[in-house]
Amino acid sequence: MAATQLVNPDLVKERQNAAFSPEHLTYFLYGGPEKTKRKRFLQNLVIEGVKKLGVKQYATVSREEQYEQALQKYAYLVDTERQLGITNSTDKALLHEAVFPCESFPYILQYAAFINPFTMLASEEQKAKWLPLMKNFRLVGTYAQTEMGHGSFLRGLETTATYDPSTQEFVLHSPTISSIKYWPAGLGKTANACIVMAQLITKGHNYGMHAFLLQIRDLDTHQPLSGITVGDIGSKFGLSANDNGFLKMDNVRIPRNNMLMRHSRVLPDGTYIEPKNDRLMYGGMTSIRTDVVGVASRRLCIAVTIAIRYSAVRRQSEIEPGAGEVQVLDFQTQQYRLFPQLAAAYATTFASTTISAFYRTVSPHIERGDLQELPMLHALSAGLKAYTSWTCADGVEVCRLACGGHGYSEASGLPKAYVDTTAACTYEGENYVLILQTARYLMKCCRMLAEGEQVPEVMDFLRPSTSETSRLDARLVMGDLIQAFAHRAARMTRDAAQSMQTSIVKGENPGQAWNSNSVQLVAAAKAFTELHVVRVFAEAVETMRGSLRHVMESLWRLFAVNNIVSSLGDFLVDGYLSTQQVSLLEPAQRDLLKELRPDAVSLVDALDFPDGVLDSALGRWDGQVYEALYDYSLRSKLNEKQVLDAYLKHQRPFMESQWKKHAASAVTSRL
Ligand SMILES: CCCCCCCCCCCCCCCCCCCCCC(=O)SCCNC(=O)CCNC(=O)[C@H](O)C(C)(C)COP(=O)(O)OP(=O)(O)OC[C@H]1O[C@@H](n2cnc3c(N)ncnc32)[C@H](O)[C@@H]1OP(=O)(O)O
Ligand SMILES: Cc1cc2nc3c(=O)[nH]c(=O)nc-3n(C[C@H](O)[C@H](O)[C@H](O)COP(=O)(O)OP(=O)(O)OC[C@H]3O[C@@H](n4cnc5c(N)ncnc54)[C@H](O)[C@@H]3O)c2cc1C
Repeated sequence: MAATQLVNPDLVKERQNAAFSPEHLTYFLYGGPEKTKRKRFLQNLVIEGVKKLGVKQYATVSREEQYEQALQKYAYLVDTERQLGITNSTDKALLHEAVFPCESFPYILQYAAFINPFTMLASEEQKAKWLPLMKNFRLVGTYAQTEMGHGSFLRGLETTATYDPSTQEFVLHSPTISSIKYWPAGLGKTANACIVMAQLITKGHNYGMHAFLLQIRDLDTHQPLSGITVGDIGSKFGLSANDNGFLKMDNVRIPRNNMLMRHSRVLPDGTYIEPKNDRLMYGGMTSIRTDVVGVASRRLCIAVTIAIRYSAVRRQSEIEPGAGEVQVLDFQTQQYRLFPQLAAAYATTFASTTISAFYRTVSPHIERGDLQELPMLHALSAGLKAYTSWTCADGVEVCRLACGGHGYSEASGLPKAYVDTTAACTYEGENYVLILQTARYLMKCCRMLAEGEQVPEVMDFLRPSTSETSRLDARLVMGDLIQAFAHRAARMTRDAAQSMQTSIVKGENPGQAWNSNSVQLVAAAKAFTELHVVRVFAEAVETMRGSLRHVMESLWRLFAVNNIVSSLGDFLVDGYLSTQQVSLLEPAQRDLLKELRPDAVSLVDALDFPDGVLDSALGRWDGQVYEALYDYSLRSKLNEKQVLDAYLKHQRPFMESQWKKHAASAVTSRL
């Protein structure tokens, strides 16, 4: 930040009072001083670059303008990446974040869900032929899986790809209105190709969902090709700059070789060759789910930065009558709302780092055909995607409400962050549907343990424990807190397995038993995922030292205690925690709020978001919030003219009709 920048004195004081060095925490988060320096260089470079493009602030323009600006900004981004020779995914993610702060953009799936699943599902020859076209944007694509009638239940997809051996082509067809592809990002106006997921039919047999590469628009005129009806689905709750689209295929013929044939194949005569494992078809979704953990967590980090900085600047009301107005961050209720979000922001950040690392470790094994770790990766990525998007969407909304009236203004940046984060609860697998996949894995592990089989190390918590009561005391030892989460997850998983068994004994079939116990199964899977998050956060903290370790341990404790307090029943029901132990928790929570108060601003500063990424009048580093808010309002489109045409067209005639009707006082232009 510029040393000469005029900074709000309350923020100056907050920064002087911190007990730790936020810079050290920033280094920890971004991989050291050099990488932090690079992060800052890259983000500041493109923030300045975007300013020069002359684009207007997101919140002040229409949907059509947002779309157009997003195309303009993306072209600039790719140009910059090429000029700088950037190829690694961290640098790319940082640049994206700075150019599209909490904003979607039409090409969002080009890599995440076009090139990546293509790479996983295509044969070597197919990759050689098409990847260069994709990487050079000759083909702009998306992932067209969801249909109007089916999103979660993929076996229910209706789009067909029927093989015609006489021409060696597949015929892609949308047989019903409910089979129209609906929602794919960038499909409406931007993509000229897509991966279509369709039921593969050959020799009269349906082999289930498979992936096909389909060109939908002419590569030069961009007009839809024959048999293709395609368009934008219309305005949504958010993600306005994205043209989520619909696609209807009317007996569209594509060459046999457009079926992605790495795992399964159709020979020229129509013979079907099976994949080693039909779950490999779902690989693309697993990859995005791990990314979504990161996306959601970054949104909460942004929201909490905005809300805590603003709460340090905002003065309202007195605590002691006559002693002057206080920073709203001094109210215990404000700390009680915001500090758990701060803790969750860090917890989900570490969860994101570890699931990405796990994905990177496991995917080469899967590539080689070793599928041993696939079930664990699926269970963990599905659970974390659900847990993190829920936690972060709820957390962003808490931050928004904690900013009072100004949190309701788009100028705060918080509505934009919220609509973006809550979308992640639905896309890439509706959260309940996904967390039930985690539960399915838990049930499987219970069965394996009962049969004396080995389970992965992370599932060891399911082994019967010797201790049925907790050792937790006023010191809140980390190990005791973690043990409480482990005990809860194990108990809830075993209870859910037992309930399933009881349902089956009562005569329910496995599907009915699953449904009758699904609320319990979801709770168990959430408990397991929370245990995982608590653990990875603790592991990160344990590598820290000195004052940083001290403050981060307190933040970790707040995360742990807050989560226990908010689902106390889970810990009390079998007597694992005694009422005496529970009585320690709420006072401890209040003490932690007090302890963290002096470090709160520095803890959000350490997240190191430049103002360009926060895009918020309230969260600015310099705390000059009122100037920024006023400036934002002056730029409102409604203020472009003093008297709007709408006044002459509707307001004045309406007012005249009213005063004439009631034969009111003489017409006057001034009171
Ligand atoms: C410093 C850094 C700073 C920056 C950091 C920032 C970093 C990031 C920056 C990067 C930017 C990126 C931006 C991204 C933005 C995204 C945009 C939006 C994209 C939205 C795209 C979409 O929205 S796209 C559509 C997604 N639509 C679904 O998601 C459907 C859900 N629905 C199903 O997914 C199936 O329908 C469902 C339920 C499994 C049942 O499927 P089913 O009926 O076949 O399955 P069953 O339940 O019977 O299960 C049968 C057996 O399959 C097993 N299994 C199932 N799935 C498996 C799997 N994936 N892998 C392995 N195994 C799997 C299961 O575990 C069973 O195994 P077993 O039998 O052994 O128990
Ligand atoms: C912003 C956004 C972007 C998207 N982008 C894409 C994209 O690029 N490509 C693409 O193909 N799709 C995309 N989608 C679609 C998205 O993947 C689906 O909406 C999502 O998978 C949920 O499916 P659904 O809409 O059919 O919900 P439904 O399955 O109809 O869900 C409705 C309700 O039923 C419940 N339910 C359904 N099945 C079960 C079950 N088995 N057990 C318990 N409860 C169940 C759900 O929990 C939910 O509460 C996008 C969606 C959004 C909102």
